[in-house]
Amino acid sequence: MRFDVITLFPELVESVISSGVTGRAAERGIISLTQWNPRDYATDVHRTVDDRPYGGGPGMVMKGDCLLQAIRDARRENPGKVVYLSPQGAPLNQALVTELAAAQHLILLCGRYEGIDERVIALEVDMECSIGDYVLSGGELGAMVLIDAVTRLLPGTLGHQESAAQDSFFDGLLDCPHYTRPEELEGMPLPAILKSGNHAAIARWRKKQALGKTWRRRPELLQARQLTDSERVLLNEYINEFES
Ligand SMILES: CN(C)c1ccccc1CNc1ccc(C(N)=O)cn1
Repeated sequence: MRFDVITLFPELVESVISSGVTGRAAERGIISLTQWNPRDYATDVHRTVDDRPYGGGPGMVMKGDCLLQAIRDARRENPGKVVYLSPQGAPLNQALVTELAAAQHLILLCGRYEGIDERVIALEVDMECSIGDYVLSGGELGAMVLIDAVTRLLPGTLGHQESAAQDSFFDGLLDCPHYTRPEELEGMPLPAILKSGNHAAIARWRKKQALGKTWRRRPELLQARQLTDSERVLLNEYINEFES
């Protein structure tokens, strides 16, 4: 997948492919990252990319002219959707990440200051996404989150083990607890089931823990995800133990 990012801080976004799983995916050619800096399109001597808001008010707004030129240059090489990272966007959840991973190309638009001229959104933005209900200094961190989450779903990014772990994790539930050596850590024991070697019982225990944790911490996720009969049995077992 080709990512084109429109940003005033390309060095910030670059770091998402400089290490780890996403860095490896870039080395393997599974993803590519091209950056377009609106400041390169500014023609005045001060290379201005922002200006005061019409109607008054604090802060500055990113000017539309440089942004539009950068987006259109990116579109020439990347026919993908233009995704604008903003607090006003659709929540970026695993479902949306999965949908975005099906695209071959994405153009990510990162705002700074108080945002961008609304007419850029009307003219060139296909989708607005938010990584959460909080205000950041720019859209770059959102772009990096999106690149990471989408890249993990692309074939070849995760090895077999890692992708199996990824699959077991989400599927709409919170993760089960994880343990590794030493068996006893600062007097804290290991749940005995995990040393039983009974893989069916271990899988059942893990699913029960995932269901129980989701029930305790994020009950709304359980509403969204219909439980199978066997999951319902497990959750009821957990609740009975939890409340006993
Ligand atoms: C400066 N602001 C507030 C702004 C306003 C409008 C657009 C972009 C920005 C850049 N900041 C962002 C971007 C995304 C998110 C998010 N939740 O995905 C949070 N903040």
